[in-house]
Amino acid sequence: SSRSKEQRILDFVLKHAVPGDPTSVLNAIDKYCSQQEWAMNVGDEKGLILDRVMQEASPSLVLELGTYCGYSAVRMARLLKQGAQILTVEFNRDNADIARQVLEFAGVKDKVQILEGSSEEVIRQLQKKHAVDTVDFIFIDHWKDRYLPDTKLMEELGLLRKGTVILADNVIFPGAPDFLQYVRSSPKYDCTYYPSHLEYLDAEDGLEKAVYKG
Ligand SMILES: Cc1cc(C(=O)N2CCN(C)CC2)sc1-c1cc(O)c2nc[nH]c(=O)c2c1
Ligand SMILES: [Mg+2]
Repeated sequence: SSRSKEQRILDFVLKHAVPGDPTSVLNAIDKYCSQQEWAMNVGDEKGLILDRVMQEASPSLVLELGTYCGYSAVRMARLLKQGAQILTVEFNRDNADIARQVLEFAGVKDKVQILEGSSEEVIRQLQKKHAVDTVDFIFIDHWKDRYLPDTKLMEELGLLRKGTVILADNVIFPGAPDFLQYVRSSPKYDCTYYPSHLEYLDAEDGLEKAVYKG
């Protein structure tokens, strides 16, 4: 059977990156997806913003919605302090399998747990099944129509604490206007917009940071 684009990205990483070197894995994926086949990784330009916002938050527990091939999970895991963990949610089984191999090759698999399933179902299970109390940092990068309902669900379940940082990709393109309107008008969040571009392209995009005020 023919190999998928995601399998071709993994093949390129295995061939051109250095085992145990997360930065070489990021560079390989960015090189392949900018020169050979576009793919929806957060990419190097928005990735730098993710790096800075995450380092400032210095989280012990990160929740990522939308793993895809594991690019942003590798990006965040390489910056985590000792003992910190990432839980990343992926709906697509094939993507989860690719991401598992990317994370293992990068040498960060012990810092990252991939949870397969819909974001709504996994979020509902975090406290009982995954022993989560509250989350320190959330990277939302899954599906534009789920940004707002999943954010409201995490509020309702008490997963956010004073200072929890939510960082959302693609708030301009493909766009999450209902999410933007909600967090920017809510007294419960302090919001900052980081303008950037769609990964590997010139189209405008950006990240929204929404800090929960408890
Ligand atoms: C799938 C897709 C297609 C886009 C696009 O307009 N183009 C790309 C292809 N080129 C060639 C034309 C222009 S943008 C985008 C996308 C980008 C993300 O970062 C995403 N992050 C999370 N979840 C998503 O569904 C997601 C989709
Ligand atoms: Mg994205």
